Amino acid sequence: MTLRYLTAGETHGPQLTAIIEGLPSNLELDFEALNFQLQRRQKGHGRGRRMQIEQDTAQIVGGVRHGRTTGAPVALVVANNDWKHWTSVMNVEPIEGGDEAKRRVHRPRPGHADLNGGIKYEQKDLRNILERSSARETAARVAVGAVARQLLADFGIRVAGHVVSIGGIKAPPLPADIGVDELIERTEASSVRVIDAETEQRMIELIDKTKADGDSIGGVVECIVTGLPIGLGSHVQWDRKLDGRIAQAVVSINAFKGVEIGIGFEAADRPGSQVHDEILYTEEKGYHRASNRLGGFEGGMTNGEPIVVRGVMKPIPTLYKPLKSVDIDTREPFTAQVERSDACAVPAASVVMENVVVWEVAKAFLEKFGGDSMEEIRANYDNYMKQTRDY
Ligand SMILES: Cc1cc2nc3c(=O)[nH]c(=O)nc-3n(C[C@H](O)[C@H](O)[C@H](O)COP(=O)(O)O)c2cc1C
Ligand SMILES: C=C(O[C@@H]1CC(C(=O)O)=C[C@@H](OP(=O)(O)O)[C@H]1O)C(=O)O
Repeated sequence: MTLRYLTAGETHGPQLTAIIEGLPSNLELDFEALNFQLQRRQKGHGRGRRMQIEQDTAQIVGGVRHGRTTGAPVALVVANNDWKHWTSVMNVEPIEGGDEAKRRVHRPRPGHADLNGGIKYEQKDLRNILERSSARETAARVAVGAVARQLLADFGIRVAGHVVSIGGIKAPPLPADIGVDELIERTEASSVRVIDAETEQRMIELIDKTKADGDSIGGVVECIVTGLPIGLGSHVQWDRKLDGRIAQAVVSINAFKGVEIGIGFEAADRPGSQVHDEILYTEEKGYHRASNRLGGFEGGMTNGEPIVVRGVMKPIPTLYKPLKSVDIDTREPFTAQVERSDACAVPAASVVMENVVVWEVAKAFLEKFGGDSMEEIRANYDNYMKQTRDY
């Protein structure tokens, strides 16, 4: 069974809902760890007032008994606290009043889904588009990823993320010997998810200035996955290449416009001798690499080195000093509608990226070691790890 999920729910509706299918039975879920991922996503300097209203927690409403999965689809919901302020606007029942009462949106924001969605779905209230295109949906994706993260943790696979740059301010490269635990601890203590205090201060100042100017900024985030076996994903078919699937998942995050694996675009400027990672063998480590410039992938398969993925997030589209737009009622030029908004959500987006990447890894992991229970997967995994050692 392929691991898959769907999400539903509007940003100002009652809740987000996710259904995960294909999880094995007997996966012990740590609910606190799951909610911790949701709380991480809410943090970060530069977010708007909405994050003070929400206190995201996931409620599991299917597929789990006494803390363990049963093999049935896992259903989870994340409630929207803000719903109480939007109940009449969002209700499925007709409401009294005109555009004002319905908070109808008719001046599409450049950079958001408003105009394309309105035309495509024949909606004259662009709220019917923005409610679902909002990155609120990423709370559901993080909850889903947090489940996948727990499955992988049982096999020693760990994930960490950090912010590489915001608005052109670049964090210094990570120390070569920094481990996943130290990276997690140090980024957790930072309001912009960098480990360097001076960079953090400069980023905070830039975010504050940008916000005061009614503008927004983006940045680059990086995610690292360690403890991987060789051979997740496959070279034999385009849609089985795990690096390709990860790229798709990253670019599917709201506002992400690009992805790099390993040294990424820099590979274009270097000779092959400074790109490919030499192969070594020792009794202790087995086959491994002298460097990890290719970010853990060759032939769409993991090579046992950490996966290193970067994603670029464009600036937030909703601007307090809005750009030019056209009113869909009159077709006259107007400035775009101003909705409450974040000025910078790059730190939060790094948490989203970790969780969507980990999901893709878990999916490939189950394709490789597939079984209906954790016990069956463990036996397949142990057998393959022996095969790898003996190779
Ligand atoms: C964590 C996060 C928070 C976001 N917050 C906002 C926001 O407050 N206002 C906004 O206009 N866009 C925000 N975005 C970006 C929009 O959701 C996104 O630009 C929009 O859905 C259009 O999709 P596209 O940019 O991928 O083309 C956020 C994105 C992320 C990942
Ligand atoms: C709700 C979240 O992010 C939202 C993403 C978002 C957008 O347009 O993408 C717009 C804002 O929504 P609102 O207008 O309700 O403040 C953000 O707060 C969240 O991350 O949980």
